[in-house]
Amino acid sequence: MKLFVFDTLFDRLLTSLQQANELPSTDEELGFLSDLLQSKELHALVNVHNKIITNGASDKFFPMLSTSVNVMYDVLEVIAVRTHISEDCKELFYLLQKPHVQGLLCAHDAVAQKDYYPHLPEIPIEVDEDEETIKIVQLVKSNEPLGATIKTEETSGKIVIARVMHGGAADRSGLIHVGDEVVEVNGINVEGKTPADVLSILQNSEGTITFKLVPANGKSTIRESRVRVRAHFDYAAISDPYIPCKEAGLDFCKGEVLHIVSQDDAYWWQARKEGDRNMRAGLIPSRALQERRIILERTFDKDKENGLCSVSALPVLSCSQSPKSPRCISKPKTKKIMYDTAENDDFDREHIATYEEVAKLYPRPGIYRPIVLIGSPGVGRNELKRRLIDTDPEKYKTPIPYTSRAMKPGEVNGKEYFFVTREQMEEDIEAGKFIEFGEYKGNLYGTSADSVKSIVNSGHVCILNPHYQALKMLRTPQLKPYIIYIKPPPLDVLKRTRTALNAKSTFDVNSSRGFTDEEFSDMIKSAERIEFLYEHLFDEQIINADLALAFGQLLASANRLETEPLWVPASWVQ
Ligand SMILES: Nc1ncnc2c1ncn2[C@@H]1O[C@H](COP(=O)(O)OP(=O)(O)OP(=O)(O)O)[C@@H](O)[C@H]1O
Repeated sequence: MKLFVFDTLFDRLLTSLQQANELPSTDEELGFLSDLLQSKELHALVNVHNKIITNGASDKFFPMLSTSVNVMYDVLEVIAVRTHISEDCKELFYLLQKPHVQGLLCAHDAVAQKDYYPHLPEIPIEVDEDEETIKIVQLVKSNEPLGATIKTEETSGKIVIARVMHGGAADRSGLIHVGDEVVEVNGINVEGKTPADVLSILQNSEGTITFKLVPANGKSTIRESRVRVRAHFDYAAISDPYIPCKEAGLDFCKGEVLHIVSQDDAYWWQARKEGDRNMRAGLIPSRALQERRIILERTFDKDKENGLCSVSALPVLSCSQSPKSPRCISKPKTKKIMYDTAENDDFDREHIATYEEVAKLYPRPGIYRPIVLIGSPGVGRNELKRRLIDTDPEKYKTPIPYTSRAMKPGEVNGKEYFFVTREQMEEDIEAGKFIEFGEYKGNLYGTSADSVKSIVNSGHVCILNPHYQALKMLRTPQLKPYIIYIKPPPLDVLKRTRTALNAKSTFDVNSSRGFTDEEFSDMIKSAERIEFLYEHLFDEQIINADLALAFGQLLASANRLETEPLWVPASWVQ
């Protein structure tokens, strides 16, 4: 095989160019040619070309045979009746039947036979002399979407590439860029046509699609952002009337972590599901767009109450609001406390939960994230907490509450409670030192943030079940709590499971009776309200139907916290 060493040919060409004064060319043309011949890019290409040619010439890259699949079948036939002869024979017999081995041999033969699909037709090159730079791109139509959108440019009326989806067919081709003008599709001039016309040309075409494009000015580099977010709403592109291209949409559910690969467009981000092996990105509404929709929806909801809106204008958003649950009435246990702030909890939902930027937090030996159990009164948080502590009381600790009440005979300061004066406690509450506090029978009770910190700092796992209002103070970068929502099962299951285990009502002062039907219903209503207000802060949800199962899930989560990296707000790991 003859190898062309282009570098030396270039040198000769360059030398002769310098002597080419008699050629009927302008200085500009000669200059252009000379620059081209000396350009780094061209030399790099030539290097690649030379390497391929040199390697191609080497024997080691030639296949020994191109029909290995046939050989495999022959071998299988021969040894099928001889597997008893030796273990090796048997092993080979099974090995050759494995789909992966057969697939490998198949691929080998296809490469050996140079049986590459698809076979692209010759590119038609009919470019006018005075035509500007044109690129002709051929793509093979498949089930996969093209991964690009087009639009009519407002000023010029030209059809241009509006968006290229990360990892999609157009992006992978490396040939189609945002801003490229579409001149022809499959030989059909698209001048004066609408994007819908172009779409129908594409839909009706078969085999290959040929685009004639005028490249956009300047290079558009697609660099993937590293941002990950947790979605706080469900999204289905099919029911979104505003998405530029429904097929390009990415559906997701509340709680899923998304990798935002591009935020270039103010309204439509490109994203992939974290861990999804499908490399193609999809369109999702940007934070700004989603916030706008929520505001619109809230306005709509208010108007709807006044009979002002028609349903067809409503953007879809799922959230459920339950009637305000009755305030928690105290019983003579310090954990039952009335919250002065409880009336204000609508405030929390004012914060528009769309996406939260997250990052992975790796477990650190000896520093454990506090486990916070949130749920409606009576749902079983104490029971679950108690069971977890029982598994290893040296490891799991719960903060000792403070009280302003007088110490009773037999009580020890720092055992059941820390006993402090009312003045001291009021001062500390005022200074924001308590994550929760309340008053019962004229005495103050509360849990201080410092007690949580000291459990964490002493290398123990802090487990606590505060009132949901405490979340605001607990969810800080310093404490990094893992928040588990304990959810009641549906009413019939709730009643059945509690009756079966003879559960005691936490609304009864003496804990001497079971829950009433009304208390069960209140538990569910209260749960709905907690979900509405705080769902976006939960790391996990455990449905407390069967107690043993729910506890098993809690124990597994506690173990996972110590061993696995988990998603947390990005600001916690910076
Ligand atoms: N899954 C379950 N099945 C049956 N009984 C349960 C279950 N979970 C908890 N219980 C029982 O329900 C009662 C109330 O549970 P617990 O005291 O843990 O509620 P709580 O959520 O801590 O309530 P509060 O917040 O009002 O103190 C207890 O008797 C407990 O044993």
